[in-house]
Amino acid sequence: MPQAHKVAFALWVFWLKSRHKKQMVRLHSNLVEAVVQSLLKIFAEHQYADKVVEQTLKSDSRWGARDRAFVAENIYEMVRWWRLLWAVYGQAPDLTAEQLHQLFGVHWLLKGHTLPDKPIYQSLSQTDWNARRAAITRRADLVSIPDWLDELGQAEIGQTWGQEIAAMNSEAPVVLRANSLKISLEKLKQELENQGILTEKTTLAPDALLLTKRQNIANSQAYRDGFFEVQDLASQQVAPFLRLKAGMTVIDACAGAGGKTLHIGALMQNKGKITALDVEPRKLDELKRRARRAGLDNIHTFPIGKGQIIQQLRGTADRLLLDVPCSGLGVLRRNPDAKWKLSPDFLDNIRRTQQHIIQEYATMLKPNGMMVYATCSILPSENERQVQTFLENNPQFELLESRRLSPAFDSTDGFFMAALQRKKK
Ligand SMILES: C[S@@+](CC[C@H](N)C(=O)[O-])C[C@H]1O[C@@H](n2cnc3c(N)ncnc32)[C@H](O)[C@@H]1O
Repeated sequence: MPQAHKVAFALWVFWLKSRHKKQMVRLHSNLVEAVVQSLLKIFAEHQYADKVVEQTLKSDSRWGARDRAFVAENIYEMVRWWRLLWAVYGQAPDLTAEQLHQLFGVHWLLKGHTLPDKPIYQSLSQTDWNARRAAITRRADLVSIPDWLDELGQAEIGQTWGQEIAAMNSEAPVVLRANSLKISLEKLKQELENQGILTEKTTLAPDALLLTKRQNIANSQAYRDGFFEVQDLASQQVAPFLRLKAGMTVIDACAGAGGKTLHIGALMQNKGKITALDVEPRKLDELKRRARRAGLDNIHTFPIGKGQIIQQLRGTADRLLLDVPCSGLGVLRRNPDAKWKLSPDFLDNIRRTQQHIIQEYATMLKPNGMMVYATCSILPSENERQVQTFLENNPQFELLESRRLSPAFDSTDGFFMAALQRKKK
């Protein structure tokens, strides 16, 4: 069996075993209906899975924590294994509620549970679904991705693509970043423990804590106090890559809602000047709210609009972060629906945007300034090759260091970061 298939198979067996003890879980039809209706929104109406899950969980205030976990977990699992489930079921996807109830039945049986004796599930009882699952051999079915993506990944990444993409089907841990401006890692760990939230330290990032059990932390006092943010281990490596010093002038040019801006602010001890830019003003509004909670008051936000701001900021930054829009192929563990929404055309466009951003925005650096180009993708065409093209066109820059991270080899999200220095004149 090729390595990728072994990894995919091992993940599947682990997933089955970890759920084996729950064999007698009772199925509540209103919860299954919520899963099916959510899948329709995601696949028929092309809505984002995280938004659909959020809305669905808000839709019934009578649901307890276990009901909510059931709904969220099953939506994500069915989105993640969508292609494999249809392959086992033996049909092309059919987006009707009736077929999705059947598909849920197959999913439930494959998880090792039994189905209630209801007419809707009757036709499923005669088939050995595990045997049908074991007979599937094509990688794109096994790791549950579209054919075009499997071909592209193989062409770009080669030998390790199978392992990379298989590992994207595991569930990502929840990682917190202690806000060093307000609290030490030790104190945060203790504070969370006092609030019933257990965490573990990791050697992979100095401010990181891993949640030992999935639970709602956004309601915790520690979160409201701005003691931590949720941020993956890979993402936590980006701001330190900028080699920041307190007092510097920093531009975060694709700041979004500010995940990395807040980290930059904490590393600079709230000293110096941070300018956060983005093309979407509503994300910057969210950034401002988060900055207030985090205790940062040196962040100024500007929407990019037609780009005049880039001109105005020419030659002003000691450090520049370009956390560019990307395919998101590195974060499929968290956003499994992205693999069904991506297309070759979208990828072509996003690569053009990335090259535009790095070429145009690099002008904001001072001579001798340093920038980091980062993506949450594992594709060389969004990463190393973009940097290479930029360096060919801009001999006044040199590459200092680059790093790739992936779920398969680093147990983090898939990320790429490259540190580039603008040479002195
Ligand atoms: C990967 S996300 C950034 C995530 C953010 N840095 C964080 O850590 O939370 C990329 C961001 O780039 C923004 N973007 C898209 N096109 C852009 C452009 N031409 N210039 C600047 N930002 C852009 C998107 O709105 C999005 O917020």
